[in-house]
Amino acid sequence: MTPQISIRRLAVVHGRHPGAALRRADAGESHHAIRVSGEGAVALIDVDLDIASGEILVLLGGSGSGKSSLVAALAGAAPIARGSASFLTGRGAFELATATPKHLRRHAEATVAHRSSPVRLAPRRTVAAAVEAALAALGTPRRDRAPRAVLELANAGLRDAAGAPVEALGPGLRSHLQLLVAALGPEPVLLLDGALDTPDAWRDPSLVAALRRLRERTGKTVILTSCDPAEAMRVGDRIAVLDNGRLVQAGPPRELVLQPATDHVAALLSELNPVGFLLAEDVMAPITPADEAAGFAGLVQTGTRLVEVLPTLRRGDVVVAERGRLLGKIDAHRLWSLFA
Ligand SMILES: Nc1ncnc2c1ncn2[C@@H]1O[C@H](COP(=O)(O)OP(=O)(O)OP(=O)(O)O)[C@@H](O)[C@H]1O
Repeated sequence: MTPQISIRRLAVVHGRHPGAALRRADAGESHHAIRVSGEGAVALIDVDLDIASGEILVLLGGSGSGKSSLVAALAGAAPIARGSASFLTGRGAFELATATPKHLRRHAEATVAHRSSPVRLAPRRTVAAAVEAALAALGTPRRDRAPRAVLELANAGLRDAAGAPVEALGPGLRSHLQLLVAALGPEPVLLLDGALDTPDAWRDPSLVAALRRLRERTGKTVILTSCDPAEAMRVGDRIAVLDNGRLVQAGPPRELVLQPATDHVAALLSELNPVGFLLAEDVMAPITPADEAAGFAGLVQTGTRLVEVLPTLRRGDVVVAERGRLLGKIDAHRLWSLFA
């Protein structure tokens, strides 16, 4: 698969002497010491990452880890001090590191929607009028705005809220509306860096489902920032963990939990409830002759989420099968000992 976005050895330095700052970072000096010296803030260094078209990628890291700098770099809005970030477009590869200001502007208009602050919604407007206003700002002809708003609201499951004033929406519906407005443009890449103003908005499963439907419908690639591991696990097809400007691991949520690349990743994810994302085969043990004699309470196929196995597990051991072959069993006692 050819990635839509290819990032190689990317470094972003905020400051006037990026070359000198990078030389010091390469020599092993801490980013803090370099910033104090006045040569610049090394926000990202040696980042390698491929992003597929249509994937939902969460950039996960603490404050100052480099999430916003990476998003801004992809939007052509942060200075690339070294390395490359190239986009596969309809007209071939577009390299950000060597692009002229004119081409960067075109990239920002045509390829990426960079939402780096909460999507603004006039409180007195109705929900439908808010969508129409956003369409007007995108240059949609007047006669097309109302029908398009009706369609977008229906797609987003917001049809019943169309006539309500924005200020009357609860936080859940407000987040749905902000997501809809953020994604209205034609750009194939959506960068969500603080676009929703409700804290913990992504804890609502219906918002995650809305984002996935939006991705299926539009084919957009979505890159979000988060400092909450639980949120990242719920939202991302893949998670890229940043620590102090370095990419420490990128992979699907289960992979990060089951095979953390560093102690930092393991510690970051250690507080998560694994029942939500582990699969039956992740926790199975070998089947013994005694198990076979005693029988099983149920049978599940590989790929079944552990959370779906739990009700059967209350009645006894569950066998895990794949294409007619019995691979192992899950027993409740062993399961609890794994999580103890
Ligand atoms: N415009 C800027 N000028 C100077 N330093 C900056 C600038 N933007 C970011 N930095 C520095 O770059 C580093 C990475 O910041 P960045 O905002 O990318 O991290 P972040 O992970 O998004 O953090 P947060 O979650 O707090 O937004 C930090 O040390 C920050 O202070």
